[in-house]
Amino acid sequence: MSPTPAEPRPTRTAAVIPAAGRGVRLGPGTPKALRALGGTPMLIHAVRAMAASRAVSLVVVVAPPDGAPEVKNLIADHSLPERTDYLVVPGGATRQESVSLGLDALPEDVSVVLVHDAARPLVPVDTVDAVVEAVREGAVAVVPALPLADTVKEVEPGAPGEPEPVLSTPVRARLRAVQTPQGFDRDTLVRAHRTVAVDGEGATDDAGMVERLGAPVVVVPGHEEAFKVTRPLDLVLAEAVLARRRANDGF
Ligand SMILES: Nc1ccn([C@@H]2O[C@H](COP(=O)(O)OP(=O)(O)OP(=O)(O)O)[C@@H](O)[C@H]2O)c(=O)n1
Ligand SMILES: C[C@](O)(CO)[C@H](O)COP(=O)(O)O
Repeated sequence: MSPTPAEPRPTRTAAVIPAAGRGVRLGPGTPKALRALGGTPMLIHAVRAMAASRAVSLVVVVAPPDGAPEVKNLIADHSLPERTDYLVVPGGATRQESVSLGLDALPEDVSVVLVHDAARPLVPVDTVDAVVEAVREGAVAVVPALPLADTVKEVEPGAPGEPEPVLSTPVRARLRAVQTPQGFDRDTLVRAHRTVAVDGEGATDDAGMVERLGAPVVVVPGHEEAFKVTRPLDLVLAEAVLARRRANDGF
């Protein structure tokens, strides 16, 4: 008797959007994800960027700890693709904690997870799709990234404003600036979040936690417009990119 064929693995893809940060480097005001970009909260741009991918059927937004009701209202008040489900959960004190809380909210049938910063509101859909495709083709962790324009020095950090001794100059051709969405096999990412102890500055991205598990991480091409809105000048650039897109789209 021939063996019963294995059930195909469910391949539902979800995006977790950590949006619980304060945005200290952007300056005082509303939590960064809720600040306006082209008149619309940055978070809504990020949600739309994920939902623009036909591969993504669920978006989990990790809201500022006391901001979940406000974020739910924002999602209800903005037009978003109806084929996608939206969930909102409260976040934590660190990005890592917020991502873990988002992962806890995923339904069982999700096997591929994207983690995307709300602070990268303008990532193009082609970049999102390229990440999903690489995971679906078998990579357990995929990061979009770009080569660097600047030379990078490793230094011995000193007091602010004081000269810092240079320790080394890494070969620039081997360096990449990493963006989001980062894509993962769900089980691998959950294992990384449950088991990897992170001290000091911690893992500054999710792929770094998967690397600490010893699992392979691969890079696919990122996009200049997937930059992170971190400091005030980034917001000026984001407004300009959005205005150009709107002019090109004729509205
Ligand atoms: N406790 C936290 C801290 C950060 N983030 C999210 O992680 C993403 C990347 O973080 P970053 O750009 O550093 O945002 P902030 O932490 O808000 O910025 P800052 O460090 O300037 O306060 C952002 O979408 C941010 O909302 C989060 O969900 N929970
Ligand atoms: C995840 C990330 O966007 C990849 O570049 C980045 O590491 C987030 O760092 P931040 O310290 O939260 O800005």
